[in-house]
Amino acid sequence: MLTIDSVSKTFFPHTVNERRALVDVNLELTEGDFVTVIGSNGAGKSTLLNTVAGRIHQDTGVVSLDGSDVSRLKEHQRAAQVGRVFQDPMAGTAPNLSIEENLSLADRRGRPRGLSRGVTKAKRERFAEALKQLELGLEGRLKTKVGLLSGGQRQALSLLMATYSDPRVLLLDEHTAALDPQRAELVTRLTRSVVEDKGLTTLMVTHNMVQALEVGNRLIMMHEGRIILDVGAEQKAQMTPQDLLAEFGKLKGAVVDDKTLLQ
Ligand SMILES: Nc1ncnc2c1ncn2[C@@H]1O[C@H](COP(=O)(O)OP(=O)(O)OP(=O)(O)O)[C@@H](O)[C@H]1O
Repeated sequence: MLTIDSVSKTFFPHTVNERRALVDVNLELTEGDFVTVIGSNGAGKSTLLNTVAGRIHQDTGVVSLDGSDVSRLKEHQRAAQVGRVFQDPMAGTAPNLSIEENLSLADRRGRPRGLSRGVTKAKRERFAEALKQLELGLEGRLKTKVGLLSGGQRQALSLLMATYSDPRVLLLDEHTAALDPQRAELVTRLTRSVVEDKGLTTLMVTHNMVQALEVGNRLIMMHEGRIILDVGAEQKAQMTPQDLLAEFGKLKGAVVDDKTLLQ
């Protein structure tokens, strides 16, 4: 369903700053796969997500969605197929627009321009219904400017917006990392439920080893631009965070984030 075939990306090639961010990466996700992605600093995790989203174009290799090569499509051309939530709660929403205006943008994502911008009564009801699932009381605050929401509320809304139009692939880039533990737990719970309800094919980058093991049906570990470990649901269920840290320990030159070690 999502196929990453021999994808490589080098930043600043042939200079002193050369960085091989992805080295001949192969990854195939089947419909409904929920893959957690871990790795040392600079391993290539964000670059991998960026090549799927079209924010970065790989030097060689092919990214395909549902069998069609999307490698040449720009980010906005993949927007209807790819939903994304970033670490920064400010990144996924427009602070000066109200909750309903933000959801209206999510609703129109990937559709032709020129459609009515107005929020009809029917739409408003659908938005309120969707917001109810977040259990944050936002369904009663449709006219509130998003900039007034807390980080956790904004991130929950970002998740709702990224998944509102049923993307083919959902990309989560450390989307709970900037939240306090309670809010992170809430957003993780919402993530599991929306991914399950909609059967979304998902790639989730995390530094949290516990989260990486508890969430999803598959886990990959990256190091120096390569996927060096790929475990399925059964094996993942047997693993502990210590096992993952031991895997990191085997890697030469792996710099593991403090956040990872603290989990
Ligand atoms: N836009 C860019 N320009 C230049 N170099 C980049 C760019 N994006 C990433 N890199 C480099 O590519 C390598 C992989 O970076 P990437 O951000 O994908 O790693 P990561 O696994 O997401 O790391 P982290 O966990 O630290 O966020 C690093 O050496 C990084 O410095």
